Amino acid sequence: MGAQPILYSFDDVDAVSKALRKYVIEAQNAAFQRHDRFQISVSGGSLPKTLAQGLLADSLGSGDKVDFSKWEIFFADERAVPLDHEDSNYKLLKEELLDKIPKELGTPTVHPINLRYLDDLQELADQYQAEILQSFAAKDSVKIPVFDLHLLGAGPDGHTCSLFPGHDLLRETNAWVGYEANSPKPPPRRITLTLPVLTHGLKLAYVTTGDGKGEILHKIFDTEEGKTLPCGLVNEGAGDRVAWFTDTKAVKGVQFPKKSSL
Ligand SMILES: O=C1O[C@H](COP(=O)(O)O)[C@@H](O)[C@H](O)[C@H]1O
Repeated sequence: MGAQPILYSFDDVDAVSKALRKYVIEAQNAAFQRHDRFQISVSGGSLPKTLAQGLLADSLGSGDKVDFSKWEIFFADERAVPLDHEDSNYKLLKEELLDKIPKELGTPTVHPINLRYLDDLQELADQYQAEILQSFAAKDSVKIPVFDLHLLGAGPDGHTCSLFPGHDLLRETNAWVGYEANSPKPPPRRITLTLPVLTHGLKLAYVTTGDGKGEILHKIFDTEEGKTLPCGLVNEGAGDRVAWFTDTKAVKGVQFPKKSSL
């Protein structure tokens, strides 16, 4: 058996957001030491709200500082819609976090999709890959971008980003960004980071809270079938580089060992 993911369980969403803040700041500081910037991907769904709650909280002291000026934010997945559309992950992150960042914490560099290619999913994905390449190109030879952190969510069917159970895109081994034309969850047209990019991340954090995530978390952590789901494949591929931030409601029925502090 390979290295296992870490499953954190906290009392409530408030405690999850505090722990997530600590974890993200540690990842940020390690990235600043390494290359003076913090290259991350962020998902949509329920994640941005809890993330914002953690990151916008008052600082607890000198080691607990978010410096957004050196953050480069990519989207772990995005829907092929305009940036002001209600389904846009960019819009969600903007409203939950970006618009609320106080000036003194700096301004992150954010990489939205290129709207010119909304009608051509392959081109939309290729252009987003080119955008990633440009950012990572300073490093010698970029075979695959190694993000400092991927911030992820898990859908009730075990999907992550826009990688859905049983879809061909799960078998992608070359492209960094793929497209999904038939997402079972609306809207149908999306682009997404692929599994190899996710599993090469230095750190990966899942944020899943509430009763509604109970069944899928049990499946992912306690069953063989769960290992074949997109979230299970990320766990398998990235092992102990993956940390799951959950509340007690979400892991009530999970047998896998849990930790209650970082
Ligand atoms: O469609 C999506 O769903 C997943 C999971 O969302 P959640 O609301 O169940 O947390 C999300 O991570 C992804 O970015 C989004 O496009």
